[in-house]
Amino acid sequence: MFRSFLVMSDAYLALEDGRVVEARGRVPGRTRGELVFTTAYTGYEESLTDPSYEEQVLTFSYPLIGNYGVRAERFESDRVHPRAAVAREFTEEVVEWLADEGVPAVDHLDTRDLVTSIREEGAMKVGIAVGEDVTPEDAKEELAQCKGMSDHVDIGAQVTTTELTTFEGDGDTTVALVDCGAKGSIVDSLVERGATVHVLPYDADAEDVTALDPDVLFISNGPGDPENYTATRELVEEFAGEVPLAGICLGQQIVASALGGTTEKMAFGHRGVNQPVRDLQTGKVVMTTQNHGYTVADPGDQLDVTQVNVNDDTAEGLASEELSVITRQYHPEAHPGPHDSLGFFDDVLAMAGTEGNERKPQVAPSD
Ligand SMILES: NC(=O)CC[C@H](N)C(=O)O
Repeated sequence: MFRSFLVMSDAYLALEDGRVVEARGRVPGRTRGELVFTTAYTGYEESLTDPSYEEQVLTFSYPLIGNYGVRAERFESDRVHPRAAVAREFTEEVVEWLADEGVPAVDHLDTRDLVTSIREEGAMKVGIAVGEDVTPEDAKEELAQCKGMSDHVDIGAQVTTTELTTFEGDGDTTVALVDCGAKGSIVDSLVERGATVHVLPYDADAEDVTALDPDVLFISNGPGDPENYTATRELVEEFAGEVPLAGICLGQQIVASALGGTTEKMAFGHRGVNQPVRDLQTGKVVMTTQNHGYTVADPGDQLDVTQVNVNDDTAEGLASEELSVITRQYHPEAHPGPHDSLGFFDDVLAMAGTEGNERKPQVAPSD
């Protein structure tokens, strides 16, 4: 439904490469962040509420965003995380949602050109100014104040739970999930399989974890540079070999970094729902959901690469049989995206060695 308070306004995006792009303002405000793009054609509610997009400006390469509405049950967290949203065309419903959330939005610009620039020049800083009287200078001022992703040294504090929260499952496995910005679907995927999940702050210490006596220590996804998560890395160092370890996305990067590996920033990262991943043991390729800008460059001596990205050979899965570790760079929990790799959660619970964790068929849960 058209709401007349949504006055169209001017919008400027000042890019790190020196260009200023004009757009139609949909939600006013001034902001800045790392300009990234996702190729996902559905799942805008899930993407916009994924905490891993904190401090980024999310461009949708799919041209029409919002065509099946906005429903809170599809949210992955309790707020929108990107600093701003960019698309060729947003529907009124998405604009109203972003306005309620105070997140600037722009459309009616050539997003193909923007995506091509990011692919050629890499993820870049952007300053954005949206409003009735804004000028290109306002956007440039925002750009001048924009920090690089790795300079957000305590970004985990912006997205983590501040207190221990427990989600009860009806099985025997206890998971300690370190919340570096966890998507709700990770918790759901574990609880649906019977696990009781204790969600801990990102800076939890060894005592906090020991008090829960978990069967698995699970490191979540989250925003920013994995090297900045010092406390979380220390937890992994402390418990490796003592408690089975799992990780998703940032979680994989932190686990690798803690166990002697290295991470690095990619040129423009992987963001979308059709990234092909090959399992090195079975040779099978599955389509996966991804959202990351860093990657594990070297897994170190203790971890094996078990899965790779078909497009660029980057590490998509790591494991250590000896230490009981399995991690994924992609998002097995989907939301958005394909459910082909939900079996990861069965593997994690099987690794815990507790009773009643039979492998479940990898079918889409009914909504
Ligand atoms: N989804 C995530 O966990 C993202 C991980 C990390 N912040 C990256 O960009 O690589």
